[in-house]
Amino acid sequence: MNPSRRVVMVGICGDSGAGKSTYAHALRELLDPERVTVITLDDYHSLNRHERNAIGITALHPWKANNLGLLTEHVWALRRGQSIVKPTYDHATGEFGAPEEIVPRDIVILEGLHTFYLERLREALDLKIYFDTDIQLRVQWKIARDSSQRGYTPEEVMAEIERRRPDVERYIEPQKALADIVIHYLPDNETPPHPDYPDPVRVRFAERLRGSKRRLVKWLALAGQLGLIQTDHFHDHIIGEEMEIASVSGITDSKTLNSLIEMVSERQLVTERVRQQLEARHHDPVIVSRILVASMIAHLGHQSRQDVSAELR
Ligand SMILES: Nc1ncnc2c1ncn2[C@@H]1O[C@H](COP(=O)(O)OP(=O)(O)O)[C@@H](O)[C@H]1O
Ligand SMILES: O=C(COP(=O)(O)O)[C@H](O)[C@H](O)COP(=O)(O)O
Repeated sequence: MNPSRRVVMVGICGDSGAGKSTYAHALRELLDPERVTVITLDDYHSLNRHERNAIGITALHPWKANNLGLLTEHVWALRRGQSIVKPTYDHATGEFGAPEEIVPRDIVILEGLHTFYLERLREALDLKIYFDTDIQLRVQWKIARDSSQRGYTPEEVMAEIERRRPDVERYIEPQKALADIVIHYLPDNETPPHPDYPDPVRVRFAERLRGSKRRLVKWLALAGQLGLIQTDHFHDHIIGEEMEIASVSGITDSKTLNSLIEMVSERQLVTERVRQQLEARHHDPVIVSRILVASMIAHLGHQSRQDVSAELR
């Protein structure tokens, strides 16, 4: 491994249908697909769909249905810049596929149900994002996806959502308290639908106040005060801890988005893909959120390269 290189590890966590995988792949596109590896934790299930159903457990059970030990070993190997050979899980059939080799790139994004479940996993992550998507959207998105891509009927998906509810509360939602940033997608009933933007969504960011070097919400609040973006900003207690919150709604123009990018990152770190996106004049809150988070990750990568160079001097 090149000693001047340190892999940046980003964790995305949340319930099924929350939008984790879509977001992870969008970040990869924005940052540069050549530099980013996305790993889904679904590949670390220890039982296939038939086996889970036979013993009456859901995929949300951390130990009975998943191999978190192997996952942790692999995450640390990737962080050290080593290749791994990992299992694969095929949602179309509910069976395991052939193992695949993963060569770590500059950035690894892990997305799944148990991304923050173990301390040893969390310790490997440079940024932890939890998706707390509004239940209405989550159900709508999960039904559409699982009935078109995973071989379920809409009725089966509804029944599965009900069956999982206790496990979601027990195993998935507590991980929200361990995130650096919580992203909450909400239906936006105030923005009129547009042909390019048929289901307006508002994106609310909650950020932990404890010693964070990343001040995304502070900058959003400032941009809101300056009248640059449509946002509301407040403090709230989430799982007993004070968090700073800002939600982005409506349409943001490119000039404003450029200023926001410079607030969370640095001009020279803007990737070619982000530049291309900025050619569109108007951006919805989901795009704004992805571009800002991608810019933060680019900044983390830059910082970690500087830290490694300083250690080598
Ligand atoms: N921001 C979004 N706006 C509209 N639809 C979305 C959005 N994010 C995800 N989806 C839809 O929801 C479905 C579930 O999203 P996915 O990313 O697969 O969730 P998860 O990985 O959390 O289970 C996807 O098939 C996608 O079509
Ligand atoms: O909850 C999930 C996680 O996936 P995601 O977060 O991508 O929804 C799935 O139900 C399991 O992976 C099992 O898959 P299947 O039901 O296809 O056997």
